[in-house]
Amino acid sequence: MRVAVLSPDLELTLEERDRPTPDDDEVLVRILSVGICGSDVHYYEHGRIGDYVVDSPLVLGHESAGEIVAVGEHVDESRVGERVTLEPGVPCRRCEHCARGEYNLCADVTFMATPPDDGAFAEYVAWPADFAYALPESVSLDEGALVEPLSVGVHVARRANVGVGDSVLITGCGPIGLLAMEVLRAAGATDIIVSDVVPEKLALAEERGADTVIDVSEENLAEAVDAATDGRGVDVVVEASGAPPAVQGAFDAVRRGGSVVLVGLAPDGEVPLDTNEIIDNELDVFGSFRYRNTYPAAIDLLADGAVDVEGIIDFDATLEAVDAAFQRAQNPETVKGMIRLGDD
Ligand SMILES: NC(=O)C1=CN([C@@H]2O[C@H](COP(=O)(O)OP(=O)(O)OC[C@H]3O[C@@H](n4cnc5c(N)ncnc54)[C@H](O)[C@@H]3O)[C@@H](O)[C@H]2O)C=CC1
Ligand SMILES: CC(=O)[C@H](N)C(=O)O
Repeated sequence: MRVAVLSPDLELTLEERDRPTPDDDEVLVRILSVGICGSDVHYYEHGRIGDYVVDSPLVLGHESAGEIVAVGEHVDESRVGERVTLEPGVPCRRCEHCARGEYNLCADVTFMATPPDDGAFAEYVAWPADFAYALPESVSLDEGALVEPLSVGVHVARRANVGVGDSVLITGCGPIGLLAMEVLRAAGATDIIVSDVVPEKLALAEERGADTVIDVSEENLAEAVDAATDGRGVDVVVEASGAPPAVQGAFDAVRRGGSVVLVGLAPDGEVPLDTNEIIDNELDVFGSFRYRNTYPAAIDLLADGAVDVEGIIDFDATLEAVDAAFQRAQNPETVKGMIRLGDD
């Protein structure tokens, strides 16, 4: 089979590898659609994210969907032919966090496209059967692949318990911010404010239903949120950029007693904060790390038409054109590129 491999000297090329054989509890999936995530692009450009270093060849890609073509001994044969999306992080299933159901916090997780674990820019992937979720006919394979970033939004909504009538600010209109917006609206948020520094992304957010857009390269975030909320601030801020000014600004934009959810990863992980402000205003601050138990809900949201994920796709490309696709994905105006390895 063909796979797209990133070498330690950051060349992204196609290679022939043996098709994997599924273990007893695994399914073999013919991969048909894979999203290019910001983390893939980061590895492609820099060869590392924090302590995760591409020091041996790595197959990128963790937003994937396809069709089951074979199953292991312990998996129901009737699953062959099923269209599935793959949850990319498989935990150890034994530690305290796994036992509590907080498996996204498992320290022993195997996460696709995170060194040393290979990802899904490959024609076939063998994956645990219970981390391969059936897609209804009405959900396309591109949508299936984007269940992954959509799940980040589902986890955010659950962390902050966003509910009917809440006002929210989302800082950052990349895939994570835009898909979180979908989920927050489905959860009942009614006043949605977004911020970014790229006008094209703000225009897309507005097209997708944001009530107020703030270009923070031109406007002051706190002042603009004050103007949009009559000085009250929003109930919930979802920080989805990782930009230090946005992280700091989140605490000025939230109402007293409101919540701030931190999703964006700051470049060096350190942002000075006024902790007295958090205490005085009795703010709830949540970290939100990937997701747990979100795939069924995210698939249902898609099947119900409650969220749109395809509208964030800017382009698609074949596996042969993967390097050009990664170059295009580096454009600040690009939101989401997809690699398609076959037809739905
Ligand atoms: N906590 C988690 O589980 C996860 C965290 N992430 C992180 O979430 C963040 C967002 O991910 P993506 O949407 O894929 O990234 P992205 O890079 O596509 O989007 C970030 C957006 O923030 C905008 N931005 C830059 N400076 C800003 C500012 N001062 N105010 C508002 N917006 C600003 C950028 O123009 C861009 O549109 C990244 O930091 C990523 O590493 C991504 C996936 C999972
Ligand atoms: C940070 C990412 O983009 C990725 N989805 C991950 O959870 O590692």
